[in-house]
Amino acid sequence: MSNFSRQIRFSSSMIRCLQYRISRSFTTIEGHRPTIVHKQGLDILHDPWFNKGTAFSMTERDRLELRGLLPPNVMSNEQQIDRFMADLKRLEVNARDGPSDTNSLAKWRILNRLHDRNETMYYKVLIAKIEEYAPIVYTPTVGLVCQKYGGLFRRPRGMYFSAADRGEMMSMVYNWPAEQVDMIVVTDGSRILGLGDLGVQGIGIAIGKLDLYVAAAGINPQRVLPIMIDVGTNNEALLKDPLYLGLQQHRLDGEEYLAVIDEFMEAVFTRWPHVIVQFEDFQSKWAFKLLQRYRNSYRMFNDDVQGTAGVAIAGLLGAVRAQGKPMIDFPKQKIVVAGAGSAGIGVLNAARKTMARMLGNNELAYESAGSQFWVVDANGLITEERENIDDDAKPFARKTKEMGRQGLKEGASLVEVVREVKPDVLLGLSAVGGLFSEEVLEALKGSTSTRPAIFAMSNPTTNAECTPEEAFSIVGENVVFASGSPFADVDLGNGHIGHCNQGNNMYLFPGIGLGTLLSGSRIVSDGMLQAAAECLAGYMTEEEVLKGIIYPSISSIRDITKQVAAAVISEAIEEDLAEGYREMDAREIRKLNKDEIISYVEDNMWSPEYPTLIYKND
Ligand SMILES: NC(=O)C1=CN([C@@H]2O[C@H](COP(=O)(O)OP(=O)(O)OC[C@H]3O[C@@H](n4cnc5c(N)ncnc54)[C@H](O)[C@@H]3O)[C@@H](O)[C@H]2O)C=CC1
Ligand SMILES: CC(=O)C(=O)O
Ligand SMILES: [Mg+2]
Repeated sequence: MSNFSRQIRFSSSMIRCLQYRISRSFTTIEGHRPTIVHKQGLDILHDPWFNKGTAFSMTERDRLELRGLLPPNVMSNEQQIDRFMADLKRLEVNARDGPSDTNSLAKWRILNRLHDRNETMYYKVLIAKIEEYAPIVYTPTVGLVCQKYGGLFRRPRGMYFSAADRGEMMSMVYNWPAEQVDMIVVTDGSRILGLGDLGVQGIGIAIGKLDLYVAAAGINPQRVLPIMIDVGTNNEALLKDPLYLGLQQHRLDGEEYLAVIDEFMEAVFTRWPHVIVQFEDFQSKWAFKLLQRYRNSYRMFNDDVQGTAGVAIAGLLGAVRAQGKPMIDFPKQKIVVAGAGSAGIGVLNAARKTMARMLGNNELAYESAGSQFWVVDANGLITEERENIDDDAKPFARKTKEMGRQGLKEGASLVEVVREVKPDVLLGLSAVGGLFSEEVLEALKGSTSTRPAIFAMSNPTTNAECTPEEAFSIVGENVVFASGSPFADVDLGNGHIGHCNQGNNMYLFPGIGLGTLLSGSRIVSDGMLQAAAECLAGYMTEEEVLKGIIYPSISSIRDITKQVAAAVISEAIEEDLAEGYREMDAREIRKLNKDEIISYVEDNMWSPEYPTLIYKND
């Protein structure tokens, strides 16, 4: 694609998203099809995929031999939810699990029990109250859940492949009951949010991400599969814990590690050739290597590297617009990034490419874009003088010569860098809570921007580089603020609100997965990821960004995901990658216009409605 057409497409895909947002509402047909089941009686009541609990009608109770197994009053779905919510609200007041976050953990337990009993109702509650419960099933509470997983574990969910299963994975994969799996989220537990190596307990993050796939993307919950690959742990506390559920050995490394992941990939793609595998929370050391190893041969992507990058780009472009400038001014922004791990480097690469595209998409543009970034890691500012510099960070090392001019040197502290650079944007993906200290934020007051932006993107809440209160009170009421985990908006007095945006990859990964699935593309291309990011960037109206609202509310996540999926499909078609999905074959999908693509996405989004169940004995 030429630079010119890329530029045009850049803005037209944003406008498209905005138009869809205004003009469409969604309907779905998935829920109206009857479902054939091969079990009856108690077996149905104990199966969360089919169970409707007290909502089974009398005719269904007869048909499925449920008469007498349930209390006689047939409840509507609304009554069921009212009863559940009354219980949830009462228990959350009484439950006390420990000194911190007692209510959120209690809520997670109650929701998890519902998930075990009746999946349809679970997702109905989650979708209806996504703003309230995303922070429970996802960040921040999911972090606490992973930390305490040993004690919380009751019924298994998902699959576990371990280093002890080498040579067996190809047959093990057939132990999963679903014939079709659309989406796998896999982790090796080595870097769960910003909480480090949690070993086998990291399965919680795969479960949480897939909850969003169902709630936001409408992936059928019977076709999602959370997976934990247990190659050991280097967490000494877990290695010593007699109650730890995983392998008590140090992590495999090198070729041994790769052999396990290779075997896993071969096994899942053999059984489900069309599945999409999202890699989640792999330590940076392996995140990039595995992405390079698999991305051209399997339908996979790394959410921390690629999903985060897209969300950050959308937010960075929003921050430019919030200054009252056109997006094309993005290449002039000075950006300080704290953190050079999988997430930080992913964002840096994508931001540099986006700037380069805007500057003409040639080598010179790419070089020049590189000079807009200053990267600080645990050892301070990264320059050419850094010894044993990581290959992925190398392209962002500052040149020694110009550092002298700027009064900075190798290893300069974050506060020194902010003081000298006077950046437009300070972005944290360091996993260090409070890194944007008072001193750093004071230094940011010297920013040359009329409206500096602070992205405290590390998770969970305690790892946020600063809070919105700190940002607004120290740097000024005019700042644009985003955090990885949710915070409440800040009341600035006199009717002014300091908006706290949630800059989290949850706004993109569900749409990337859904769009890839429905396009039938064999890979997740850079263009598809770029289209997703552009769509999110274009989702916000001018009025919103000028108020400092650069990301949408989570309450519209289902709509955003639909738009993002449509943008991904359009790009897959444009790149000639779309092979179609189910009855929509490669030829048909290419004929779809923009509105038809949106309808196609809508029609394939699962909604939590009880289907009519028909019993068949075979
Ligand atoms: N908001 C979002 O959507 C996402 C947020 N994240 C968060 O980003 C964080 C980092 O994730 P990864 O990059 O995978 O982790 P990582 O462990 O690979 O990287 C952390 C980086 O921070 C640097 N660092 C450590 N101490 C520092 C300090 N004092 N000053 C400056 N830099 C310092 C390290 O040197 C390293 O480069 C995690 O908290 C994670 O939850 C990750 C993905 C998405
Ligand atoms: C949000 C996310 O993927 C992370 O913090 O790792
Ligand atoms: Mg992650």
